[in-house]
Amino acid sequence: MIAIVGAGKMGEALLAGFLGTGYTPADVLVTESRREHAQDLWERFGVESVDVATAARRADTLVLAVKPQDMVALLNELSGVVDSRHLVISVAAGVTTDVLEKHLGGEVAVVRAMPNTPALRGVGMTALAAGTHATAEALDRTERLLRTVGDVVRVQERHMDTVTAISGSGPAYIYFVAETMVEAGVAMGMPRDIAQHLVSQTITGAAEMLRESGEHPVMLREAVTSPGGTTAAALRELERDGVRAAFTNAIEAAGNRSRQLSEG
Ligand SMILES: NC(=O)C1=CN([C@@H]2O[C@H](COP(=O)(O)OP(=O)(O)OC[C@H]3O[C@@H](n4cnc5c(N)ncnc54)[C@H](OP(=O)(O)O)[C@@H]3O)[C@@H](O)[C@H]2O)C=CC1
Ligand SMILES: O=C(O)[C@@H]1CCC=N1
Repeated sequence: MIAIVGAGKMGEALLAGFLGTGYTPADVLVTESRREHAQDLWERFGVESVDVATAARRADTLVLAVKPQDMVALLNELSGVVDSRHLVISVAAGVTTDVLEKHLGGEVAVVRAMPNTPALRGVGMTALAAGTHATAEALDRTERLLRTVGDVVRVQERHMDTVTAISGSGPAYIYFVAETMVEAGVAMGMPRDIAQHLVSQTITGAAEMLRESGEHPVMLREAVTSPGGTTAAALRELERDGVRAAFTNAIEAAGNRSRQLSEG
């Protein structure tokens, strides 16, 4: 039995992903203290909401999806309730396995994971790093669980802040680009629904080519850029306006914020 502790945006994306890919509502519990949201989750997914102690009693796998700022309080609540029979998977940005282990106490198997919201559609990207008490079997179990909602890579924990900045936050950057493209189309006189269709299929197609070809993106970009053409005109503006530097700074800021969150 799996319990998702914290049924916010990410918790719910994982819940929907698990239920869409083989798990049944009987396999999953959520801890949701807001009555209305618990009722809503019951109506939409058929999953039961319980308190944290009940979740720990009934589930052997706990997926902690509360905000980093709420994590220590939750760990203290779980301390003494979870033990070496449990697998605790935290998806919180910045919260290290050291912090998770310290507050849980004992020899609990802990895995730090960084998924992203496309898990909702089974196309998520998750990176994993194991704590000191997580056996190879615990890590395999975590990987099997998260593979149901997308791709999984294992990384050294020192890379987790970078993972968070790239694939954890990444969907938001793509939506930002998508939003900009749609609104530019609208500003140029196109109906919004057609602009959105053009943009979403273009992003899907470009992503598919990037994934399938394994080529460096610069090669794929060059194939679009006809000499003296429209793409060259657009890219010149992006370079002139410092978009590359702004993007790099943005990703570094996300990584720095993740590191900052680990300081509490
Ligand atoms: N959103 C994303 O794309 C990603 C998020 N994450 C991580 O997932 C975590 C959640 O983020 P996100 O879903 O965006 O945030 P949300 O605020 O949407 O979700 C957090 C949820 O946890 C609930 N909660 C807080 N404390 C407890 C508790 N003690 N017991 C049970 N539930 C509790 C909150 O309830 P209430 O609102 O009532 O306080 C809320 O529903 C964060 O740690 C974030 O770093 C990781 C990868 C991607
Ligand atoms: O914005 C955040 O802090 C979380 C972590 C990665 C994506 N969302």
